[in-house]
Amino acid sequence: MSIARDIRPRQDDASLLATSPNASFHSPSSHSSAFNRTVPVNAKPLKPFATEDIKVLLLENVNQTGREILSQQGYQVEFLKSSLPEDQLIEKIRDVHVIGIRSKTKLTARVLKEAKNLIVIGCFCIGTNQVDLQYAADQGIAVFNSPFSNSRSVAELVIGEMVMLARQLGDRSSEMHAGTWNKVSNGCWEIRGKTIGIIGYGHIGAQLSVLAEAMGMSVIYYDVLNIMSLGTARQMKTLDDLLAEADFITCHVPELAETKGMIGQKQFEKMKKGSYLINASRGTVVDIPALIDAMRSGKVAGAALDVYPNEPAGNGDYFNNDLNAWGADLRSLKNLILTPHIGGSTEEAQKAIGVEVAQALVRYANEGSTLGAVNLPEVVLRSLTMDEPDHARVIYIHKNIPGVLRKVNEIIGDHNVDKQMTDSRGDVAYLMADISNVDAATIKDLYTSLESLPSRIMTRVLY
Ligand SMILES: NC(=O)C1=CN([C@@H]2O[C@H](COP(=O)(O)OP(=O)(O)OC[C@H]3O[C@@H](n4cnc5c(N)ncnc54)[C@H](O)[C@@H]3O)[C@@H](O)[C@H]2O)C=CC1
Ligand SMILES: O=C(O)CCC(=O)C(=O)O
Repeated sequence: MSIARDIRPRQDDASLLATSPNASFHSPSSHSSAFNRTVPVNAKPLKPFATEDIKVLLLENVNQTGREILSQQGYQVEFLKSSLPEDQLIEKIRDVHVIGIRSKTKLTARVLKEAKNLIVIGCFCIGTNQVDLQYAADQGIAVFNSPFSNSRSVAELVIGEMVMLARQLGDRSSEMHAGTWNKVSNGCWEIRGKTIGIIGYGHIGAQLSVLAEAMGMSVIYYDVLNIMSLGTARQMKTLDDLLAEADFITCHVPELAETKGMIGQKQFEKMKKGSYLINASRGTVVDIPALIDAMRSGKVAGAALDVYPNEPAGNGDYFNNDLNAWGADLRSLKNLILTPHIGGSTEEAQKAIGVEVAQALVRYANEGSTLGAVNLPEVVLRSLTMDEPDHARVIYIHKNIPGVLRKVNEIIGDHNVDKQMTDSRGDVAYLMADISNVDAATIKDLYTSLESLPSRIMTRVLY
């Protein structure tokens, strides 16, 4: 009995609808109870047939946990420590079925247009602003991330930074490194009894709220959504209300058109004199020249930045004016902590992200499950079992236009459709159907017929 499967057959290679490899299957264990409920003990391992044909490109030093999960599937995994410039990225992405990135690699429409074999993108981080999600969806390319594996790491960093800024620890440490003993208490504070203003009360903001309260701080927050307050935290009606009341202001919003330059000259004017600003969200959220002015004028007593409008692709002495025009001005400021986008860079977070995203990639490549996808509707079917050897799973990603299901059901309706699920998100719909009693010729027919429909975005048949 053959238990293996397919990948989306490459445009140029119909022979991929071939036989099974012998690679062993490593059943993904998901964090999601919804997914766990769908995996029976005798689940039939659906997987792309010829797993050794699946090419994976991992950039930006994705954690070893993730690399291992993908390699154990038998996939061909290429691993690079840094990101790639666009022209090199385009060369590499042409060939791969799966790509794993972190926050630096820009998967724009221009890059994705060249990715003819790509079925799925894994963002081994929280943010997905570096990917053109809509373009990817329009091409039938699923995108997964890790929505909260590094939230605690970021929240802890911010707590540490508030203490560092309030005590001017960065400056004292630099002075000591230069041989200067400078024992001062002027302008140094406890954080107990101070007010933290959290902008964006999502996974990180809420986690930070709990930690800050435990440190004896009052917590206020501003969010576009009406969100339940944790502990004694209070939601502010407007951003200005928050700015006027907070001693420490910290940003935890995603990169969006609405959050670009969200903290600029006008907002600095609204802040209390001697307040502190922390940004560990995205570099576009804070207008850095305006921050430089606010620090020079003494309005802002200290700041910590982890993210920047332009960040280099890899490690090295790149943080200069060529990268960001104000680099030298920024570096000259006192009581300013600069870190190289390390908010989520802890062993705990990176290991957890590696596992979570790699498992999502395997589940998608092998079983078609979109659970947790950020740009496609979530569709999951319970796994096929070993008692269902002659079944195939049809995945049809299509334009969300009237009449498609009728056409699809005309094709698959002659067969025994055991189960079927479909959902849409915007202009794109995702259909999965398990069909019993099919042979190789039928599978090929199904594939060819679905591919010929004008609504088609991508067809895959797993068996
Ligand atoms: N420095 C680092 O290494 C890391 C940075 N990040 C960044 O932090 C961001 C936030 O992460 P999470 O808390 O996990 O995201 P989240 O999605 O859980 O929360 C974001 C919150 O911001 C709110 N929001 C969106 N637009 C807003 C606006 N205009 N004004 C006020 N609130 C708004 C949302 O309603 C949501 O509650 C990520 O998008 C990512 O860019 C995340 C992890 C690590
Ligand atoms: O660790 C990284 O590379 C990126 C962290 C981050 O900014 C995120 O998770 O959104």
